[in-house]
Amino acid sequence: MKLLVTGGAGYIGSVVGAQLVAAGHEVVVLDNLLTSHEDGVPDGARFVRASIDDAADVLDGSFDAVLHFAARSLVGQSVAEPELYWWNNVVGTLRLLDAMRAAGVRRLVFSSTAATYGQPAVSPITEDTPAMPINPYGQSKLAVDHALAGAAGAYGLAAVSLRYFNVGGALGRHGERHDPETHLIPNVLMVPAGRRAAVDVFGTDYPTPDGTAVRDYLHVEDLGRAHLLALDWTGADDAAGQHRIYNLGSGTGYSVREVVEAVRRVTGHPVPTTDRQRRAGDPPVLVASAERIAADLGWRPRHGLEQIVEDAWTFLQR
Ligand SMILES: NC(=O)c1ccc[n+]([C@@H]2O[C@H](COP(=O)([O-])OP(=O)(O)OC[C@H]3O[C@@H](n4cnc5c(N)ncnc54)[C@H](O)[C@@H]3O)[C@@H](O)[C@H]2O)c1
Ligand SMILES: O=c1ccn([C@@H]2O[C@H](COP(=O)(O)OP(=O)(O)O[C@H]3O[C@H](CO)[C@H](O)[C@H](O)[C@H]3O)[C@@H](O)[C@H]2O)c(=O)[nH]1
Repeated sequence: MKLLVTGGAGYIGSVVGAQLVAAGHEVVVLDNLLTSHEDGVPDGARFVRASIDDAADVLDGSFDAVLHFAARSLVGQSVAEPELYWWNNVVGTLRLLDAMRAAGVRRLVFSSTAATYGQPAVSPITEDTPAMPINPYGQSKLAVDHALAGAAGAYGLAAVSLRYFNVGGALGRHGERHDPETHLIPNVLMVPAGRRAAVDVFGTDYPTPDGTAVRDYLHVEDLGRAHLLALDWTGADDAAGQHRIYNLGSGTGYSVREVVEAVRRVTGHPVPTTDRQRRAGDPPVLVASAERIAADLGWRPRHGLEQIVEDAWTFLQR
């Protein structure tokens, strides 16, 4: 297939882009390099440096589907500067959807997020758990999920929102290298890498066993496989006019302190920590039930936390 991959120079988009090229697809990356580097574009893909706001300049009827990763995705920034998230994630995506409709491209896989659920009272979280986001990042992604449901019903779009929990790990030369880096695993690894003396632990008074926040970590390679399955589904006979939502997670939660411990085990290096206040917009616990995608598409994660940390460590040392 000929595929438009928005955000394909970024962390997750570059991994999935590489998997799509390896699977034999023709990949065009659309990315404005807002939070990434041109050398992240996967080998074998064509690169167009532009915003999703201008997707209409790129998309034409020769494309079969779009995989939409491009977004701003920092919870703390979204609390401090919410309008950035409405303009980029919501308005930008509406422009992308307009361009798809004009070009007659009717298949979409979208990067949604666990942040759409907010602070749910239940764990693990299923797709039927009410989505009540507690920060503008999650709100912007939920708004797009609703827009996709509407476009599916109205225009025959076949769309999948994949609600990622916390993504980690690397695939070959593609991994996380944000500046500034806010994600836990790469930040902890900065200590054994000799780039920081200690890692901050944001919040030690959460209602969790060790007081630190619990998250469900998923290997980016497993995440990528889910995209290929979702993309296949959008081509099914009955997919046109449907919007599906699937959680992507492992079903297991780890606290911040447990992640730090995993980094100590994998690297064999001491990792001093500094206790800090909670970060604005962070819920205490987010753990996925990914039973729906297992039942519908046969997807199951293959890698655990140890492998995620190992692969992120290998990547950082490259
Ligand atoms: N990393 C995670 O744990 C996680 C979890 C849940 C959801 N997500 C979602 O997955 C997607 C990818 O996340 P990531 O971690 O790879 O982030 P990233 O910042 O590495 O990648 C995002 C990419 O989108 C590009 N981009 C942003 N705005 C753009 C625009 N207007 N036009 C064109 N390109 C634009 C950036 O330059 C970057 O290359 C995002 O939609 C994010 O919300 C990520
Ligand atoms: O240096 C750090 C970095 C993070 N944390 C803590 O570690 C946990 C995980 O934080 P991350 O920044 O790694 O991930 P988030 O859970 O904030 O967010 C990620 O997962 C969300 C869904 O679960 C969203 O989709 C979002 O895009 C993505 O960044 C949080 O409690 C955070 O406060 C620290 O203690 N120290």
